[in-house]
Amino acid sequence: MTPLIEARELVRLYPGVRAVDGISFMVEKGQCYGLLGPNGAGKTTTLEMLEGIQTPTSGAVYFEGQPLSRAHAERIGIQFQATALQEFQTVGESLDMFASLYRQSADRNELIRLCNLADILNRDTRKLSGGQRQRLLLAIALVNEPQLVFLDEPTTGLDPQARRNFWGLIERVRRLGTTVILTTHYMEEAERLCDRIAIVDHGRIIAEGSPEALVRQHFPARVIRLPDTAWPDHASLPEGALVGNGEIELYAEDVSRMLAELEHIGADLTELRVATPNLEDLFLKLTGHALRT
Ligand SMILES: Nc1ncnc2c1ncn2[C@@H]1O[C@H](COP(=O)(O)OP(=O)(O)OP(=O)(O)O)[C@@H](O)[C@H]1O
Repeated sequence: MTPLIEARELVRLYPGVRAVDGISFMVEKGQCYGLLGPNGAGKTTTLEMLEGIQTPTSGAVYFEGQPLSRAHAERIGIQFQATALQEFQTVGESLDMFASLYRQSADRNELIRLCNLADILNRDTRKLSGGQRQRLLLAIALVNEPQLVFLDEPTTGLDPQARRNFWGLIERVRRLGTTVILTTHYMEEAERLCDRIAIVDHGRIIAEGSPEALVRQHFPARVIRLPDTAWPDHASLPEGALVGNGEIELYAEDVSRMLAELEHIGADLTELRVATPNLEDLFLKLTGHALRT
C-alpha cells in the first residue's frame, strides 16, 4: 500500500547547524505517528518540511507517492506551536475566518462538538486558558477537513488534566479516520497516542517502531524487586541477581515463570514489584541522556 506521506532522506542545514540530518519514514493512512525527542532534536524542522513550509536542503517528501506540491495544502491541517490568533475576535469568529480561507470546510457544528468549543464560542481568544486555546487551534487545523493533521507539541505547557483531555480529543479525531503526525517530548503522550514513533536525536532517527515493540526489543527482561527478607534462607540467588539497599533485584524475560519459581522456593511475594521500562528508559539507553534536557 502506498503510504499517505513519506519522508525520504530529509536534510535541512542552517548556518552551522545540521537541524535534520537524513530522516526517512513513512506514515500509513489512519495512523498516528509521533516524532519524539528533546528540545532542538529537529522535530519541528522535520514537520515543517512534511507540511511544505520549509524546503529540504536535500531529500524529498512524497504525498500518496507524488512529490509534495501546493495542491496538497488543501488536504493537510496544521496546528502550530503558537498560531497568532487574530486580536479582538471570539472563538466562533476565529473559526469562521479560517473556514473562509478554504474551498471546502468542515461542518461548523460538528467541529464545535468535536473540539468541545460550545461553551467558549463567544469568548475573546485572548481570554482562553491553555487547554481552551489548544482546542481552538486544533479546530482551526481541522477546519478544511484534512486527511492528515500535524500537531507540533500540542500539549506542551498544559496541566496534566488539560493534557489528558486533549489526548481524548486526538483519539476522537483519529476515530474519524484522520491521519495524525505529532511531535512531543512527553513519552507518556507518545505511548498513549501513537501507533508508531520515531525517536529523534541530533537530527537523526535513532529508533523507530511501535512504542511497545521498541521497549520490548531493547529491554527484553523485566525487573522484579522484593525485600531481601522475603528470600528464603535455604535458596541460592539466581545468576545476575543484585542485592543492595535491603532489596533483591532479579531480571526475567518470562515474568510468569519467574513468579512460579519464586513461589516454588517459598519466597514471600507480598511486597514484590515488577518494573516495566518505558520510552524514557529507552531514550536514556539509546542516547545516554534523558529525554527532557
Ligand atoms: N530558522 C533557524 N535558523 C537557524 N537554526 C535553526 C532554525 N530553526 C531551527 N534551528 C536549529 O535547528 C535545530 C533543530 O530545531 P527544531 O526546532 O527543529 O528542534 P525541535 O526538536 O523541534 O525542538 P523543540 O522541541 O524545541 O521545538 C536546533 O539546533 C535549532 O536551534
